[in-house]
Amino acid sequence: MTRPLLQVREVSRWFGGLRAVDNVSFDLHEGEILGLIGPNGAGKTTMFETISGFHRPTAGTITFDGRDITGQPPHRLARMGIGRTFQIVQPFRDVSVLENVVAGVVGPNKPVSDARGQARAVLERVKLDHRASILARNLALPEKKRLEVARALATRPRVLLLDEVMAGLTPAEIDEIMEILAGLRREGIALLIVEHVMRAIMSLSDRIVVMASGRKIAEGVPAVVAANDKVIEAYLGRRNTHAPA
Ligand SMILES: Nc1ncnc2c1ncn2[C@@H]1O[C@H](COP(=O)(O)OP(=O)(O)OP(=O)(O)O)[C@@H](O)[C@H]1O
Repeated sequence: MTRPLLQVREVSRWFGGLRAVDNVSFDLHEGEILGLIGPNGAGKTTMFETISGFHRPTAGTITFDGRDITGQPPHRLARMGIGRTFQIVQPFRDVSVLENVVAGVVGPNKPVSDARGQARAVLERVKLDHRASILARNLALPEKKRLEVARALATRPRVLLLDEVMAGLTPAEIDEIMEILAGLRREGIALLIVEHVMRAIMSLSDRIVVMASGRKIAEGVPAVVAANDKVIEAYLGRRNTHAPA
């Protein structure tokens, strides 16, 4: 296998005495989908925020394309090729869907010729081109989720971090977004997905990392992880409703 695009090495993030992320390591390769799962409070969001630069790790290193990016701020990481979505969808509500994506294509101090054409191409990839001219606030939830992915894609990421983009969607809407994410993998984008929708994560992910109480408790292909005793115990022990099927 090629050198990992993203390497997380012995990363910890503590809040006072609470070890929200405790000595976690994993790799993400080009064109790979890695699922990050675990019961509520496992540390998934904290790990995600640490990789995307919103939290500084208490210890450990994060490398992107062979370069140490530990502690870099989000805007610099975005410019390097690490894109992310937000759990709470937050488009500019009062501008059009297209202009929302144009803002990502252009970015601060980044003039781009034909930004609108590029934004349209991004909207096609998330099957939202037919909604380009309406105000973002008028989109239905599944469309808002796809716009969130489009805004992240507009920055031309090589790694895309997706935070619960399937939450609140119907099974049919989940199928649709799964198809879009599989398409991004075919383009060679590496995806790190934090998600509670087990059906989706199990069928989409090439590999899965499982966290519980801040630690990595398992890693591997979906079928192996789902049968792992520690994983089953971590979910059942917390009476979590999102256990792997
Ligand atoms: N900013 C913060 N300050 C203090 N504690 C925090 C902070 N953010 C998270 N925590 C704590 O860190 C632990 C891990 O939380 P985190 O949100 O990362 O888990 P999670 O796996 O994403 O959970 P969920 O699936 O419920 O979103 C929890 O005990 C949480 O209360």
